[in-house]
Amino acid sequence: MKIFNAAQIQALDKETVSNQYISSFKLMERATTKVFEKLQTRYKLYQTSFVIFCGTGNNGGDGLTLARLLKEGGAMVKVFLVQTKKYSPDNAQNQDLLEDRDINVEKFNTKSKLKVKKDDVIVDALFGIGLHSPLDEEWRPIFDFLNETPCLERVSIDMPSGLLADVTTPIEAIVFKADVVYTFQLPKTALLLSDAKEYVKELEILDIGLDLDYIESTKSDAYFVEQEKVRNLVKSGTKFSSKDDFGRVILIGGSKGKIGAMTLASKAAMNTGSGIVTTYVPNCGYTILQTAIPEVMCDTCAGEDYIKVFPSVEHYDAVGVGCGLGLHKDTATALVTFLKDNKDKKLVIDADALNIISEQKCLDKVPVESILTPHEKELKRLIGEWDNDFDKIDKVKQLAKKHNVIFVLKGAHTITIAPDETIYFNSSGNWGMATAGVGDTLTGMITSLLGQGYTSKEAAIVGVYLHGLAGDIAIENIHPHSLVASDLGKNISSAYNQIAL
Ligand SMILES: NC(=O)C1=CN([C@@H]2O[C@H](COP(=O)(O)OP(=O)(O)OC[C@H]3O[C@@H](n4cnc5c(N)ncnc54)[C@H](OP(=O)(O)O)[C@@H]3O)[C@@H](O)[C@H]2O)[C@@H](O)CC1
Ligand SMILES: Nc1ncnc2c1ncn2[C@@H]1O[C@H](COP(=O)(O)OP(=O)(O)O)[C@@H](O)[C@H]1O
Ligand SMILES: [K+]
Repeated sequence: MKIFNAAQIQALDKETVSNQYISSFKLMERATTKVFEKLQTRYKLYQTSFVIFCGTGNNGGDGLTLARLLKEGGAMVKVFLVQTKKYSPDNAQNQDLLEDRDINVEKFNTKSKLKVKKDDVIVDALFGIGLHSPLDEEWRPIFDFLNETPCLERVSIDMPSGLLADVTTPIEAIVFKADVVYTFQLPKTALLLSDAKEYVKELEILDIGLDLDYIESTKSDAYFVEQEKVRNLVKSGTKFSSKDDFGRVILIGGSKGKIGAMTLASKAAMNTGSGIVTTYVPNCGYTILQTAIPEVMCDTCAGEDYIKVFPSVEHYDAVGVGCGLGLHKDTATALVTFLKDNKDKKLVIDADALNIISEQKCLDKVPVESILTPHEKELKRLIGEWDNDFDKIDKVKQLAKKHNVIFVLKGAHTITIAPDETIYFNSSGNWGMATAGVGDTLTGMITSLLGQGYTSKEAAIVGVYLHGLAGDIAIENIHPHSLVASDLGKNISSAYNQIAL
């Protein structure tokens, strides 16, 4: 799914109205009906009261439409509407339709006293993608009230009001803090970034039937990766496949006390489909690995507790480096030599291998088309501080292009950034995955896919999605708090099955 900026979505809105021969009023009704249907399953309408805060534009129009639909659905509804001289036409028309419906509509301004009861659901329909700049300070008392007053839940239509869709919103800006955001048709970049974590606790994208031809023909360099995209990329075996067809990979890492990271990565590589997995660890890891995973071959180096020498990787289809590697200076020296000696080998680089590359300032030695998988702290060591998430993405885009490598920025919506400046936000995964070892599993999976012949970009996109999906399947039976990295490995098979459906 493409990600559009606000201007492109507004153009899409117009194209839809023109191509589908419907009025913008009808489109608003169609969009809001989708929100209504979601609320209908989230709450028992006849037992719930909604206080809907409506702005002056079409986001406010959605709120007014929703008020009507909720009332018809049996809910108690109260509307606060921003006082102005000029409302958008669809907003005005929906105000008219609320007359004689027994719905209390109260106009308010930024100085008004608002009222919400503790069991009300607050619906925020103040500003959507029409917001052109951060909200003025005069709005602060209203938003402080909306964000702090006790209530059942906070729901935003399209955008949490105050959040700009495709450029950064300053940290101190005034923004509604939604428990759930129902956004229309396509995700907006700001909704996917961790800078918005206070404003978007849950996100749902509602298909409102906007013009598919226009979406198809409009250029975008940002994508939201969903099952369909991954289904088209996943390779399958054939009747006569042999293990050589599924790649021979080697994972290099481990140090005393961190052999588990290599166990997780190697198991994940096997479960992702590699023909042959070799694990290269210091001596102390040998028995552990051979006992833990009979399917994996284990090779060791002269070092007892940490790696002193890297192996030859000439005969491998893909190489994963870094899980549990440690930061010993001999390991660091060996890694730098390894990078120099293997300029033509695409690598998957994670964890301490990334930290060593930061320390040694040798990003320029990383072979082209390698995949680097930093979490936030590893990325900071690599590129320094950034001002905000948009700035972070820009900086990483430039690095990806300069060094011709792929970055996988791990997080809630893991972001894959390719050297051609395309960006892929992942849609799968859950907070249960924020636990040690889950990143090692990802490294094993991406290395496996690279070894199976996927391009670096494909291996990153598919690996990240499959990994998140395995996590989503795991929490069908395990509470997110109890999810551990091994649970992911166990569910890679189910993730493949689900993608194939
Ligand atoms: N995409 C689709 O297909 C569909 C989209 N739909 C809905 O339309 C929404 C977009 O509607 P929209 O364009 O009318 O803009 P909206 O967000 O209501 O805000 C406009 C108002 O805010 C004001 N304003 C702006 N910035 C401000 C600021 N900093 N401080 C103060 N005021 C500011 C602005 O004032 P002005 O710019 O005129 O000065 C204007 O009055 C979209 O999010 C979705 O909910 C669905 O109905 C149907 C399908
Ligand atoms: N809130 C979240 N939602 C979805 N995925 C998450 C969330 N938090 C963490 N993850 C995923 O879990 C993994 C954690 O990796 P990492 O931080 O490297 O862990 P470790 O180094 O301990 O293995 C990443 O793939 C990340 O995207
Ligand atoms: K809103």
